[in-house]
Amino acid sequence: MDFETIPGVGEKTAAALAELDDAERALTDGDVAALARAPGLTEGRAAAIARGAIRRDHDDPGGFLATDRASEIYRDALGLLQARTVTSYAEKRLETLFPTGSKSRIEEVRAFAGDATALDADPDVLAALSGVEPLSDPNPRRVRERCIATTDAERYAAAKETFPELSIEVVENARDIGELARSYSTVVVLDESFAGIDVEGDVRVLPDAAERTDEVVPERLLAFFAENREALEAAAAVHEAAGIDPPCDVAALRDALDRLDDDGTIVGDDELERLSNAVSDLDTAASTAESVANDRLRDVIRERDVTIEGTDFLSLVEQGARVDSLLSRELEDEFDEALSAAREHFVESLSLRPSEADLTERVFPEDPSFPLGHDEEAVGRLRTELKTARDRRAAKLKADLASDLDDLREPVETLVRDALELDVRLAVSRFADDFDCVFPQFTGHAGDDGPGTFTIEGGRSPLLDVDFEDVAPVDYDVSGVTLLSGVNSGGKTSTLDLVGLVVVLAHMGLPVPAESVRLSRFSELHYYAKSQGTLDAGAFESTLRDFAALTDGAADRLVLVDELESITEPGASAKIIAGILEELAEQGAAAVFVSHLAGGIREAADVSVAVDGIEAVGLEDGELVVNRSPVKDHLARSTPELIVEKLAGERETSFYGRLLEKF
Ligand SMILES: Nc1ncnc2c1ncn2[C@@H]1O[C@H](COP(=O)(O)OP(=O)(O)OP(=O)(O)O)[C@@H](O)[C@H]1O
Repeated sequence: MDFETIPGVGEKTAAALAELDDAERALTDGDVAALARAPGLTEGRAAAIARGAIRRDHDDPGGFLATDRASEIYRDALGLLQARTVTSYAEKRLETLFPTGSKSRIEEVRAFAGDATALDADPDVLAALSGVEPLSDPNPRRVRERCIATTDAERYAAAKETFPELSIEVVENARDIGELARSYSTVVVLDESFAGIDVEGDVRVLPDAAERTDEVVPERLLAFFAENREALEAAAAVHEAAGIDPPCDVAALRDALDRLDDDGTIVGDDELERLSNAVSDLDTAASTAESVANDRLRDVIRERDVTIEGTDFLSLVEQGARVDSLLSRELEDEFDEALSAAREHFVESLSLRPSEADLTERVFPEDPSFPLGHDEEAVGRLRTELKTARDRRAAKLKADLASDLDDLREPVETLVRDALELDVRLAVSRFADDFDCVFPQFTGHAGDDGPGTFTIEGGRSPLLDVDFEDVAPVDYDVSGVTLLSGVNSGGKTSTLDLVGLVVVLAHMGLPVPAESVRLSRFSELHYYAKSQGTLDAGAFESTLRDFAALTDGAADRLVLVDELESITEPGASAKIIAGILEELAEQGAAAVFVSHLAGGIREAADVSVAVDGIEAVGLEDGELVVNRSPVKDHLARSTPELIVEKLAGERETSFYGRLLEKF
């Protein structure tokens, strides 16, 4: 695949992606975790690349979120979904869902979300998910007991890359290899020419070592499983709790993991444990055995009366302190017993096998002496023998386990990926459940058969500053260009937010928080939030330029504008808004402009503009009681008008009646 055809991917990123084994699959699946394994890619960047690839595959030019406020609404929607994930993988993966005008992409996500909403979020599954994370490749760990040997400089360089865990040695002849075999437990020779080499030690000629990495460094595979143990166990638990068939034999996986320590070494093998303990306890065992014998001898000697003949005494005196001969003659049996006790203790404490025990005889020599001592050289020889046996045993066990795990290597990728993907789907399902969502119905491409439309029934925005249960359902439908009037705090901005949220979610392919929604497929959402106050001349000019750009766009856009009048004085605002609405109406775009000046704008416009209104149905304890659903073709009375009407009704003075007539 030519990665540079993905928007935003340059030569360097393409090269990083090419290093992945499964970049194509990862791009198709939006597998952010797999993409982030490429050198130098963060998860955020991986999500951006996945979005780029999706855009390319669906001919989506991008730019659906045409304004800051539109992007904010998307971020808020995404936040609601992300808040329902357990894993940080799912959080990032959700970022590959974005609003688009591409029909095929919307349908693709809808199919995915349709499956997702059929799922139930079981608490046991969510608990198990907390331990799942993307699998990671451990850093290479040095393996000291094995080396690679070659005569060839090129092979040397290639082996250095392929086997960072091992020492790579340059050799010239069989003698060099023989020398290496004395220092390493195993020597792997890369040159065919050494086939059949006869040197002492474990020397293997493997010209295709690069294709047999699991055999040459089983530690790599073992380290992978050891390092990912928690994620693997959790992913298996997720499958069990969710009742999903796992892609591998979970019992075999657990059994293999039980044989593995966290540092990638083998555990649970009695023989390996015996040999390892024997190597490390060797010196202590020799000293203790010595003490056992000497304590015995000391006791015996202390309690014994020894009669020395004159000649013996004379030779003792003449020859200095040589008492060995005396010892052997007078205490021969006792010495033999002490020696046997020392050897027995030594063999038993180290659990030595008969073949190994033979060497013990040399550790404690037969010649009588007091105190009895051990032969360091013999201990050294025994140590070498035990170490070799230990390393052989470990190597065999590692190779056996690696060969068992090799079959699981690919399936466990699927095991973990499926668990993580389940988290993504459960987040969508929980979102849909929590906000009583339905899938919207698209009526066609905006602008194809008249201006774009939307019809929302029972829409409830989860972005409001009140608890979701207290959100009043809103019905609203718009076709073409419309002004939305209404009392202060009636819910005009909230209605625009609801429309924005529904449109964004629908174009992401996701369910929307409403009883039913029908809408056109738009290609861009332009949502302008209310300005924070009157703009100075420069800011006003640049805002006007923004809106001027809107007037020569295509018909398939939805434009939402909140109280544009606040940017300048009311008289001028009404004229400007009327001018923009005329242009948008002429293009056939769909638009909702919230304004307190709806009446004035309608009068200033040369085309007929629909005006809807959020109406107060009365005043209760000084508070307006509002019908949150805009009334169609109805200019809502403003808050001041309602207050004046209330005062006029109380008839304290005729001033309010006269004032009311001015509205
Ligand atoms: N559908 C709804 N259900 C419950 N409460 C709502 C709903 N819509 C709006 N509100 C409440 O009314 C408050 C005011 O809403 P909003 O800011 O949308 O009104 P507005 O008409 O835009 O006001 P203004 O004219 O001052 O700009 C919200 O902060 C929210 O608390």
